[in-house]
Amino acid sequence: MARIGCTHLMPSLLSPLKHHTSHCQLMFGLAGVGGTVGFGRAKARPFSSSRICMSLKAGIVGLPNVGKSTLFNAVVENGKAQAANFPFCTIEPNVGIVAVPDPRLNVLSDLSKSQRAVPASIEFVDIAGLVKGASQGEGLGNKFLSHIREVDSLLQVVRCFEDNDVIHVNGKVDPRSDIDVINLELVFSDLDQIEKRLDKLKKSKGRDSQSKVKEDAERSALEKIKIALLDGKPARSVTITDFEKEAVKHLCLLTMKPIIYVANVAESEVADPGSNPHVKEVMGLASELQSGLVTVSAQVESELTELPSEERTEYLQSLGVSESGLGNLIRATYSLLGLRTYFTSGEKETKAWTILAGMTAPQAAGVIHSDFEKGFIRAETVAYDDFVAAGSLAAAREKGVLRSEGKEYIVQEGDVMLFRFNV
Ligand SMILES: Nc1ncnc2c1ncn2[C@@H]1O[C@H](COP(=O)(O)OP(=O)(O)OP(=O)(O)O)[C@@H](O)[C@H]1O
Ligand SMILES: [Mg+2]
Repeated sequence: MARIGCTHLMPSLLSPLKHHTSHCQLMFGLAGVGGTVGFGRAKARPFSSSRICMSLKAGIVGLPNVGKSTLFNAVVENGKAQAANFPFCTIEPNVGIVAVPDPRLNVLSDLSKSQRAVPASIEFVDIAGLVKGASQGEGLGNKFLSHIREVDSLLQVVRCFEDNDVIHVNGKVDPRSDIDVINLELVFSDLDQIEKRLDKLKKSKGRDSQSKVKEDAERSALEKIKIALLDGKPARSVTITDFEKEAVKHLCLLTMKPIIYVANVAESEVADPGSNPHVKEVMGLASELQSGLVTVSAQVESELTELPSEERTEYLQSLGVSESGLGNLIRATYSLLGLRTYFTSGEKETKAWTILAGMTAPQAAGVIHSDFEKGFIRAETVAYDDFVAAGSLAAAREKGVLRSEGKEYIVQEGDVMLFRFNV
């Protein structure tokens, strides 16, 4: 797809790249949940078909043979991506749905004596390895980049384990260089997109004054982003207005996507990853770039999934840790995607629903069913902590902590909700 015409930019990129990424808040609030059921005839449906689905994809990227598919198979239950010790093992992306672990779900489910508890989920995509020159067609090149364009956030697997038997495409384990290679290719690809788009905009006359205003905003944003990219900085580091952001959204710029670095360590380092100098280096880079960092051993995690549950604890203990690192990784990704959870909780089920930060009560109701949004009357809402302290919805109502919220209400993380609507 994207052909690259950025070779003239090379000299300015010879200096070491400075990475500046946007803030990726990795605070996984274990705060409140809410939950109740909707009244009416509409049946609940899984949110996979809802309009927010587009924002739920996290792409696993990195150099070839660094452990992407191994990690994917560990994260995705029944993941069947081929993982083997040779570069470019993965060509077509593997896609899998992953449940987001959330201890609040079971607390609510127990209180409500629910028959089942249904967690929120996100989608992981295991993408082919990227090498230097990919933006100009090296390796799987442009095809790989088009797969990245389709995801909403990136998990970059960075090899931190030493193992002479596992081929490293550049001959040695060097996280800084690996991170630079990937960033540079993404930067090149974005520059190519931007050049083409600016050319088009130059010729465009704008159909009416409204589209002219939009095109002007797009042009001004792209000019600013281009300057940052030429300096080796990602698009997400550039300050642009919300209107400009909206105007460039259609380009799906790769360096606009938030990123978490996943330091992949050896089995022997799981208990104390900080002692590995490569991990220290990635830690430094991640904090410099204000992006997330998760340390995990893809190998260990993938072996854990093969074991019966009683043997898992034993294996983890033998490594000197108490739990798998995947929960952290999944929650970090969820948070990075800007997602929030609200709950419904009743006898039939307690369920975690995924919404985007800032969604109103009717929009949140629409994630369950579009009828809930269309016929929205009000939402009875209680914060998770208040629900737990009261013990039930009825008790929360008696205590006066159950609020009746209208159409303008912005749903908060952990709200437990009961929607009233007309159909
Ligand atoms: N933490 C680790 N410690 C030791 N070996 C590992 C670790 N993680 C992955 N490996 C090994 O690295 C090799 C490559 O793994 P994998 O196929 O998952 O890489 P990949 O990034 O998906 O590669 P490709 O880009 O070619 O698809 C495998 O042999 C795997 O067992
Ligand atoms: Mg692979």
